[in-house]
Amino acid sequence: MSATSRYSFLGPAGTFTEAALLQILDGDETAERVPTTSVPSALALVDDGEVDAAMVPIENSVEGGVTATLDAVSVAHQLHIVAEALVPITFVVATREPMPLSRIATITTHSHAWAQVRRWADATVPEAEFIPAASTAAGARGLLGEEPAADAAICSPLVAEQLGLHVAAAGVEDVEGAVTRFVLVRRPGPVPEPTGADKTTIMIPLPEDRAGALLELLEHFATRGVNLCRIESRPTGNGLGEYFFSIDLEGHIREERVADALAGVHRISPKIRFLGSYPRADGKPQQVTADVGDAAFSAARTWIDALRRG
Ligand SMILES: O=C(O)C(=O)Cc1ccccc1
Repeated sequence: MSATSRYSFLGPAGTFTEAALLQILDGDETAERVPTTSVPSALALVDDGEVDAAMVPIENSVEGGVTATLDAVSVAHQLHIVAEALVPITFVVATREPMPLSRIATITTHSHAWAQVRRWADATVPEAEFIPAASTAAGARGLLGEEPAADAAICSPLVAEQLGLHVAAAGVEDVEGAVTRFVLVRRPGPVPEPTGADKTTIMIPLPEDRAGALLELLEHFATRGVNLCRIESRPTGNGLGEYFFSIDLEGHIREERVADALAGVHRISPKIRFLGSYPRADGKPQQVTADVGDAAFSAARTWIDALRRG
């Protein structure tokens, strides 16, 4: 990693977000982890220069985009993504003392976690009341102390173990194999070097009153062999009917086909925003055919330059 040394994340210790951060830090003992009580406060620390980067959840394989984060990173904060991490999500039901599931009247956890165990909860503890917590780890800690916030918490197996909680049920997630994608964001600066297995994230306001605008945008990517791996439309917040597209594509801004596609889109939507090029967490290398490789672009430019010189 770079010289970055302070990282904010949704805390306290033991959240899935911290697991994502530890993955990226890859054993770097010098890095300082700064827990916050919310995603907006983790991002604010980056804005203020208190930390070098923040780790935030961005996409869930079951529910799709974590829209609040997407909007915050791109609209409110103007940050760039420099890395991503994929964290497999599994939940346990933790209680302070062993107790039958039928006696659980209140359950606390983060809203994302609750959304991912609803079917289990409806089937097993249908009467239990959900008490929102700032994070899964904060919810688990809420069971301790003089006045426990709830009878049970939904959290990671690791947090339950670290806090010495009793595991009343394990593997309660509704969809087995769910993964959450997290991104590390920082103030705009040098773009990480291309690795051959990169992603680029952009936002494109859809040009208004232009028939076929979306098709036109997509054609810029298709004709340069640029594969899109996520596309979501989000309201701009400026009024009904105004949207931008949030897109992840395969490739790096330093690759000619990506730069050329983005330049093409810029001509029809000049407010396009670049949110970063960074290595893919799954390391899946790009499949680029020769006609859209850097060498083909360079040969084409040499040819044009020669023609212009006459
Ligand atoms: O609360 C946490 O542990 C988080 O990091 C947020 C979250 C919660 C559930 C799934 C993915 C991320």
